[in-house]
Amino acid sequence: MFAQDLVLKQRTVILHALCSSGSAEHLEQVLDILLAQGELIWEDYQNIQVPGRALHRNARQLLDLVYTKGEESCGLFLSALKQVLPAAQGASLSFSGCCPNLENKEEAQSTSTRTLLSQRPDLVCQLQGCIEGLLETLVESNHFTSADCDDVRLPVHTPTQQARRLLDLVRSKGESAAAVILQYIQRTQESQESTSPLSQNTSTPPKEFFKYQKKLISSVSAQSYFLSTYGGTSHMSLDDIYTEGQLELAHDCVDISAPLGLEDVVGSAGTVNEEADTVLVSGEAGSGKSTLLQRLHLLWARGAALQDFLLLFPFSCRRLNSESRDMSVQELVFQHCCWPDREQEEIFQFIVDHPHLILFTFDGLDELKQSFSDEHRLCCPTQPAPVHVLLFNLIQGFLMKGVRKVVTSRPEAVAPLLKKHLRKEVFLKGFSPAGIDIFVRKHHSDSTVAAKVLQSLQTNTALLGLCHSPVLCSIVSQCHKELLGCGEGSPQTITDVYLMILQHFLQHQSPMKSSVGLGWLQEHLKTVLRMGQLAFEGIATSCYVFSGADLEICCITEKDICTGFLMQSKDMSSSQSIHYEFLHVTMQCFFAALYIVLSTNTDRSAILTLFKLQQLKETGCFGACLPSADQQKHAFEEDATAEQTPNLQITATFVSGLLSQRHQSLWLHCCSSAILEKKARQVERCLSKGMQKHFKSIPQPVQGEKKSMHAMPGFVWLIKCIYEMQESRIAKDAMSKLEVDHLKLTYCNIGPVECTALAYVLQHLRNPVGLQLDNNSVGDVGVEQLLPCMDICKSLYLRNNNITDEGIRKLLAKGIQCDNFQKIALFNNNLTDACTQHFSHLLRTKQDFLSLRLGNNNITAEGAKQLAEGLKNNHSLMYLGLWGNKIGDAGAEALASALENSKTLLWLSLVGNGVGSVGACALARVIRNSTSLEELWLTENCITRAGVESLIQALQHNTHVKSVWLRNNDLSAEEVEEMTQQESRLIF
Ligand SMILES: Nc1ncnc2c1ncn2[C@@H]1O[C@H](COP(=O)(O)OP(=O)(O)OP(=O)(O)O)[C@@H](O)[C@H]1O
Repeated sequence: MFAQDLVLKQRTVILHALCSSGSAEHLEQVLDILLAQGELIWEDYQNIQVPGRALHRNARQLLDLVYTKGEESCGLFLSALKQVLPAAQGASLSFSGCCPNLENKEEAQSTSTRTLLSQRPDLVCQLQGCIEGLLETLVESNHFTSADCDDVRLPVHTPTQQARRLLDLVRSKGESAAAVILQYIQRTQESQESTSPLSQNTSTPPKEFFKYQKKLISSVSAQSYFLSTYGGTSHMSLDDIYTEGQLELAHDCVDISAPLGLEDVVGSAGTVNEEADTVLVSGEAGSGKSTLLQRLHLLWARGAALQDFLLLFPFSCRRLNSESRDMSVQELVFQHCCWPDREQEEIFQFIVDHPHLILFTFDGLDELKQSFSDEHRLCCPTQPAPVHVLLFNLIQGFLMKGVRKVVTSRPEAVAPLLKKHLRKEVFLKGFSPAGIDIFVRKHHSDSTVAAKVLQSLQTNTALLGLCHSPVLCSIVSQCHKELLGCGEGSPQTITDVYLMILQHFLQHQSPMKSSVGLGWLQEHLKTVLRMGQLAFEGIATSCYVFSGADLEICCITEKDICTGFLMQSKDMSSSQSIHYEFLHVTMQCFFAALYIVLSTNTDRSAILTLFKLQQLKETGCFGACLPSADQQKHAFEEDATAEQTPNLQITATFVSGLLSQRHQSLWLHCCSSAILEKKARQVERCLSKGMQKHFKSIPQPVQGEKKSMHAMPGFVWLIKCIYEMQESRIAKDAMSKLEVDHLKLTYCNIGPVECTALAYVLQHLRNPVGLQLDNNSVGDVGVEQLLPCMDICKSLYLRNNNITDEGIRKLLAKGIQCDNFQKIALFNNNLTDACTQHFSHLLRTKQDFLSLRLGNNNITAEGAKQLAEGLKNNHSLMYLGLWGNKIGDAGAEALASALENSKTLLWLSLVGNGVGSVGACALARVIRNSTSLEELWLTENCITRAGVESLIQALQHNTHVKSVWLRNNDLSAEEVEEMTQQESRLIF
């Protein structure tokens, strides 16, 4: 067929391919190429790219234009389209054979303006990293005004759009402006070459090295350009949608106060073992680990990050699973990442000789079928071994010592054995509240829609909590129509969100006959069951990549694939046949759960074994396992290792949610309600038994101590399952038997979602508890989620949880009304003076409040004065901790005035507050007058002799005080000696 005919006949398909992602990037790239070839002239371009006009209309304008220009134009257009679209999409357009050679039609002219045009596609890529520098240069050379710069920098522009806008403006400024750009780029390239890691290198790389590097860069760049899991059938460029996630170092690091950036993942911050080469990025399902790696890959390929590494080799553990042959590291690198066309031996030797210039990334260690072990040692990079043995030896540094490796994994799946080989560990904690905002705005080019979505999230904080998980945030954004249309019944649980996307995709399949009410599921039941079977069998055997044969076994049809839940696997080696994966592994878990709930093929024990497996995990044994058919059962027995258990847990959570009473009406015509009832009761029993088991494991308290329970990892999961069921009867039943005084959930990855579930369940406790949530990621949204269980909290420990003044405002507004609430500890959060008025109000209002600890925040003298106002009228507080703030002498003065007549205060800590001798003299009044104080902590406060002397004098009038801590103040050794003699209660 001729190209012109094709453009006409496939018009709809082409339009869909260009516009379905909602991003203008594809269209703009095609325009770049046609401009560079001289096929479009500047006026054509301006007629097509009309600012503010809908993307579809711009695309139609282009199609009309190339069609009227004729056969050659259409050929060039189709060829450009093929270059721009991802391989799979390009192939589906089937227009091979009608694309002419891509040669510039116009005679090359040597003017700079012409060069800018002919190299436009490359320049758009190159300029992204240096827009700011270029703008400065153009302003300095008087080619650009500040208004021009603002125009380029407009926040609505993506980085590629900024580059294009800059090129467009330069064109309008004439030849000398274009020359400035070209000189700038040349200078940048020269300076990059001179600072390149290679220039500091000893041996020269083989001749073919740079060709190989170029090939690798282009392949990594192509692989990472699109976020292909996005929206199933459509693609979105990573540039358009990437939003920074929250990164935290696993080990507290004193030199890092600013938030971690992407490059810090590989950088030196937080290094705990200089000798180790492996960095672990851990994060929950859907927290964005793969996307983070993808971003790093893209930035490296573009020359915008990690430029100390000459070669970057990305590996996916999911794909390594399918490698059954033994192979050497050399084969692994070349066959799985990029094949050198010549001089393979020399290139590999260069890699081996220069390990510090090489970076390996391994995504999804949790998906590898084998658990980490250090049994088989291997040192030779050319010696063949099973792939997992290579991987474990690479991680430990026995193989390719010095090559930096970044590995991602779910936290539950990280074997303790592996931890000792880590250079450092970084946690990826999903989106911050600001991140959610940015993501939603990036997702919706229409700002009114974005605003509506964000507003609806503000009115449903449970859903807002879920959106901290990027995968859920992306689903919620994608289903905005369903979300905005569902009024009261808006989603509360993870299952609700996945049901929303199920409905969204299925109804988009047949929009015309879209069933009203609940019939949509019944209409697509067969598809759901077929996909469910594939998912279920995959989860049972840790299989996440499916061949055409796997699909056939489950009778999956073309139409099923078109629903958008399955996508073609990205694969570096093009020789393999097409494989499929679910959009995201959590989606596979959801389909597996649908299958367990709806299929009549799973036997009665499927649910029991799914839940029992979790309990086996708790006790550390993985024996008998899951589903109905013998073959599946066998698979589970073989493969139910700790690494795959997180996905079984997620599946079980979905099963709980799907069997909740609220969703029973959905299944009405799909399944017998008696069977569903039975399954729901089974889940209930499993959850109840699981809880009992936990409670039984609580040791009896030693005499005089409170009964305390430290939650085991499965506790949070059980609570989340109960929350998914949304039946307070079940929550009540589970909690009625728990008798503890203190519930400890430190370092348990508790974020807003877990807080919602905790509060839902804990509010049913019979007796008040202390709730210790130190070192989690509760944040302000999590704090808000905890409010329903505040009535049952005697004390709340929230150390190191990213809480700000706003969270405190909401927490205390509720806390004041709660009779049981008496203690709070908030060290290491982001609190400032703005929160102290709320504490002041709490102290004034609650005359039974006992303990307030606000250490290591940003409270100054102003905040201390506010607190003092509350303390003046309080007659109950026993413990006040403000260490590591900045209250200074004025703050100490204010607190001393408020506390000097206290009859309850036992313990006061002002460590590290710069109170000085003036502050110490003021605090001496508290010692002199208080009838209750026992311990005063004034370590690290720049106190001199004068200050200590006034404390000594005050102590002469007080027999209650047991110790005054004065370490690390401004005193000489002789002074310390002398004063210890005078007063033995001073501790230096
Ligand atoms: N930084 C980000 N910016 C924009 N979207 C993101 C980001 N991170 C994740 N997403 C969205 O969330 C989805 C899931 O993310 P991703 O696959 O990276 O998570 P993961 O932590 O690797 O999950 P798993 O452990 O289950 O493999 C992505 O497909 C994307 O839609």
